[in-house]
Amino acid sequence: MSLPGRKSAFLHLILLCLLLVWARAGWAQPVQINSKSEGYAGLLSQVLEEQGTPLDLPQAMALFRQGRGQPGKSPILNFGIDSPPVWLQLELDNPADQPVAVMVVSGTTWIDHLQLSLVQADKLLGQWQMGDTLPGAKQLIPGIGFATRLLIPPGRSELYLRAASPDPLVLPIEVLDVDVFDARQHEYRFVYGLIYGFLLSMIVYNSMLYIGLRDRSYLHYSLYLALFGLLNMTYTGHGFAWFWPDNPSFQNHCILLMMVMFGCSGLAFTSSFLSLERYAPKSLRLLQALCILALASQAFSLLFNAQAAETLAAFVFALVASLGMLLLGILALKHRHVAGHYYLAAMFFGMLGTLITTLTVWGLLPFTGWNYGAIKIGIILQAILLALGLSFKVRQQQKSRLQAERMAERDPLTGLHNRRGFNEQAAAIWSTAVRNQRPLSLIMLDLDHFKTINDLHGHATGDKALKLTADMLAQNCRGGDVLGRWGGEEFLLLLPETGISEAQALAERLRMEIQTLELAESHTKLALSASFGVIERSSQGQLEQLINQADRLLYVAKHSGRNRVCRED
Ligand SMILES: Nc1nc2c(ncn2[C@@H]2O[C@H](COP(=O)(O)OP(=O)(O)OP(=O)(O)O)[C@@H](O)[C@H]2O)c(=O)[nH]1
Repeated sequence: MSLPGRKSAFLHLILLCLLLVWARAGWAQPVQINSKSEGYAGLLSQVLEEQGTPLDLPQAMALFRQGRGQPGKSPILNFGIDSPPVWLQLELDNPADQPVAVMVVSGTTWIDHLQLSLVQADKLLGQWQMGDTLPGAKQLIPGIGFATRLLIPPGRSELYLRAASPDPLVLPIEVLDVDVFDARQHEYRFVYGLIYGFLLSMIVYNSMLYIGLRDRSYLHYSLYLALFGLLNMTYTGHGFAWFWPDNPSFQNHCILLMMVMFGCSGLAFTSSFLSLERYAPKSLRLLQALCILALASQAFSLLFNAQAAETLAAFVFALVASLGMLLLGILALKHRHVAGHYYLAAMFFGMLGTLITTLTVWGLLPFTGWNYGAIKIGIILQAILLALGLSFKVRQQQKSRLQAERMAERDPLTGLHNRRGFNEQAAAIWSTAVRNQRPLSLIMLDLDHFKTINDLHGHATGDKALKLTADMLAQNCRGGDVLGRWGGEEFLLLLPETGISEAQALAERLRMEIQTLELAESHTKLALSASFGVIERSSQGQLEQLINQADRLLYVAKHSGRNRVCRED
């Protein structure tokens, strides 16, 4: 063969290959009807968009015959928000000599109008009307979509589907074996049972916590989960199929309304969890304005029957609300909010899930099971993290309350009990001693001429001397003794199981120790001394009286020359 001849043969070969590729793309394969029938059939479909005037079945069939249909571009076809009505054509091939029963899933639960027609040899074998504008929720399988049971005749036949909706037009068309469909329905029931059960238990748990703790975060969180449950029920079709099948106009709008309410409740929870009222009042006002705007736009679109605008507003708000929650989480972390890291991680998962599902339904991401279900996974992870975050917040609050209570009972300079703390501790010891008729003594001591210490060495040195004295007293106490700072330079020691002689001996020892105290860093000799009043509990009387008597004895010690112990004889 000459070179030009070879060249032309080669060109013919390439042309033939291109023709084959084109033919394969242009003529979709028929769906094989057998016991293994499953899988999304978008790629096997021919697609035709209505341009202006609506088409009836014969007109659409004629256009498909003229090759005006385009091959489907993805397994699940998604035409986005406010798409013109769409026709799909699907060829079926039943190799058996008997009709075979199949389930045809044609559209998601929110599609307004669906018309499915089965045709063989140009003869209409049956036609079914579905959609969420028709009462009765006919052929609606919650969680799956609109599904029709068909008897496919032997040989070649065609399915024609017309779908129209201003909502996201998602057509996960499938021709399924009846058993495969039943198994999937069981699986979906089980999964949704788990999801609703989980949500319900979290709602009840958080409501209980709100009743018990009166922290508004728990109430807002319960509301947020309840609205997520409701949103889920509306768009999966559970609500329409179970609760309001005869109210299609409500079904038609409630998904969008729930999306907005869910976003608002998320923002309300964010504001109470992060205490925006206190820390970021401007952000709070911005969120409130955003929620009012979103609700008003829903009401406005509803009033003027502008469903496409209603849909767009709801989707934009869902995105803005989830991004806003994430941003506030980052801000909270920056400002070291107690449970900010839990909140941020939770919001990240919730937002990511919401974002993926919103973009999927909108038509901007491929419609796969994982993408479509991302919101559920995100919200479940979010719920777990927020439950942890809320309990962490409560733990932190309890900790700071306990610390505040402890501070209220302690003297900040010496760390000893103050009057309140001393009285509280002493009351229990006192009543035990009274009940068991046990000895109990009290020592009251007061540093001598403390004013002179302050005047000579300064107030700061005076403080150090008080701390030094307190530490020395604490070191000389037994485990059950109660030690407190009663006033400026006055201390009290309550000694259970101690008679007057032992108490006096201890007071003497303490008196000697005080005289040896010196400031470690400067080795300043402070020339400290103290006077003591010591008394034992009598069979009558109260703790308060005992303290007054010790005070009186201390007064006697002061007036007898100071630096001495005076006891009741
Ligand atoms: N540095 C310091 N001084 C204190 C503190 N609390 C009380 N004081 C001082 O303790 C002194 C007590 O003075 P006075 O009540 O006149 O008694 P005193 O000088 O110790 O004399 P006598 O008790 O009569 O021996 C005052 O100068 C108070 O300012 C304190 O927390 N730190």
